[in-house]
Amino acid sequence: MAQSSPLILRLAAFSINAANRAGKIIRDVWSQGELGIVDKGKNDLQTEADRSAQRCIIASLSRQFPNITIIGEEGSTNCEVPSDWLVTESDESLLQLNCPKELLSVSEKEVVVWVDPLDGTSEYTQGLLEHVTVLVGIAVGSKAVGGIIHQPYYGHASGAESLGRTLWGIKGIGVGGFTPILPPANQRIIATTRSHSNPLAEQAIEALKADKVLAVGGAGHKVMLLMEGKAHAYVFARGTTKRWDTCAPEAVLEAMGGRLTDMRGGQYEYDQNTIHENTGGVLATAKGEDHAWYIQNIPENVREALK
Ligand SMILES: Nc1ncnc2c1ncn2[C@@H]1O[C@H](COP(=O)(O)O)[C@@H](O)[C@H]1OP(=O)(O)O
Ligand SMILES: [Mg+2]
Ligand SMILES: [Mg+2]
Ligand SMILES: [Mg+2]
Repeated sequence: MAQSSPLILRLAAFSINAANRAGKIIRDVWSQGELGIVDKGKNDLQTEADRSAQRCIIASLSRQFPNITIIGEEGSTNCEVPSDWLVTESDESLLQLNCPKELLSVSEKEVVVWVDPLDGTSEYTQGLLEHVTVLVGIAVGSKAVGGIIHQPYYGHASGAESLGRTLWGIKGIGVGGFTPILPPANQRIIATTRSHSNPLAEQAIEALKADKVLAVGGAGHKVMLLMEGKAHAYVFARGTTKRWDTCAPEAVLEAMGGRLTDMRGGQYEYDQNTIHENTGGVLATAKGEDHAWYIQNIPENVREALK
């Protein structure tokens, strides 16, 4: 790895390969057919794929970057992993990018990496494989600055021979791995949960009078819909996502001009001492300038409930 590249670029370049490796583990667990499902709470599933993908990512990242803080959804994990899960190479194409001045001299101690090894677990267990993503979010101080979103089953529905793709974004640099498309003007398409709704979350969606509501799984997947012009906003008026669900999606979306905040427009903090729950819900827009409209049109009782 080019040691001369700034840490943020080396970390993003390495995380792309780590997320790709985790995606292969997710496909392998699925095709072997033993999902090993555990319910961690209420409708809060974990499978062997979540556990193994997290071990792969954390073991690989912590060997390469021993002084960064890594927080993964599936708790502290045993870092002894099969040798073929250990990633050692990076996606070299990122190392040549121009790093913005404010990120040039970031040190490992300032970095927190938020890992969601498998986002969309509920959908994964039901075979809705295109809703699944692997999320690696990079925070400096309290800000989400970089994100990797790997979609292990991209191409599955169209019968593609080789599955998977990896999207990345770094604030101040831009995005890669896909072609950003703005959603159609004069329409309002809203993406929301398909497996974790409640009456308040439904009330928020109804109040926004969408032309179309897409109820799909995964925070990573919904933000991808915004980035590819398939939805204008992602609205989830419930405090049950966590920082690892939003760190990578926020960074990638904002690197291309979108926004992701709580339902009142407040930015989440991603430093190592922050709480994990996104208690204020999730509001993301493909065009950041639309954000204020959504905040204004979300009923006051919904915004109050999510303080
Ligand atoms: N009530 C909940 N319990 C557990 N996880 C949740 C809950 N609500 C949201 N999440 C997490 O946020 C993601 C986005 O929510 P949704 O898919 O409902 O829109 C889910 O895929 C899940 O992440 P994960 O699958 O990584 O556990
Ligand atoms: Mg989970
Ligand atoms: Mg998740
Ligand atoms: Mg997860």
